[in-house]
Amino acid sequence: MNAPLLVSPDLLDQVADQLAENGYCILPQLLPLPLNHDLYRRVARLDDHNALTRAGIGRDQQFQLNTTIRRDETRWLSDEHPIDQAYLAAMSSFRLALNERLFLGLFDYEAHFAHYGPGAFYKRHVDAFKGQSNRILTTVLYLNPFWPAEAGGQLAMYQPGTEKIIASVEPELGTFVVFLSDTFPHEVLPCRQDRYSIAGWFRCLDPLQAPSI
Ligand SMILES: O=C(O)CCC(=O)C(=O)O
Ligand SMILES: [Fe+2]
Repeated sequence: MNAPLLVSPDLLDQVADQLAENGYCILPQLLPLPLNHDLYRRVARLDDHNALTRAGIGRDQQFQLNTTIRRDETRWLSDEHPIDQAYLAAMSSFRLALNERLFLGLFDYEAHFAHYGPGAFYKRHVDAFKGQSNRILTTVLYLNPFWPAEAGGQLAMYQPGTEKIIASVEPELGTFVVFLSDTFPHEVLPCRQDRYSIAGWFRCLDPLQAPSI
């Protein structure tokens, strides 16, 4: 069964064009508003129930906690939960739409809820190293219904290899960012209030086969 198409073909064309041209795309709104609200309530409840855990760096044996680099708490989305399922289904059709338009060979998607408490940040980093990771595209969906400018917590994206900030994104409910995981250094500036989001990665099967666009 095909997942419901929550994103219009026009918007998908726009995302594909911007990815092909710039390697990133920032949209004020991607998904229907009720789904954004459901996801916000879901992550806020997980946080209330202390169901998020301190994020580290690296996977499996290489995993380490390093609170000087990142201070967020995360939890993988679950195939079993209807709200998580709705988001994963939307990302699945988004993945297929991008494959059709850009021949990216994106194979699957992994995503976690993230909570940055007051004072939390994630220092400048890239999400993947060329040829070493199967993470091709990073996505972030922001889930904060109320985000005043003085709350900080922007996502700063850098021009590769420079200190130049090419985008500063307020983490407001519904805003969606997608970019090439191995290309753009980025950072989460310290925030002054609870900041919720879903960070996700579209992956290919074999990092050596990673496409370049
Ligand atoms: O929340 C954000 O704005 C970005 C998070 C991030 O860079 C990551 O989880 O790798
Ligand atoms: Fe990142």
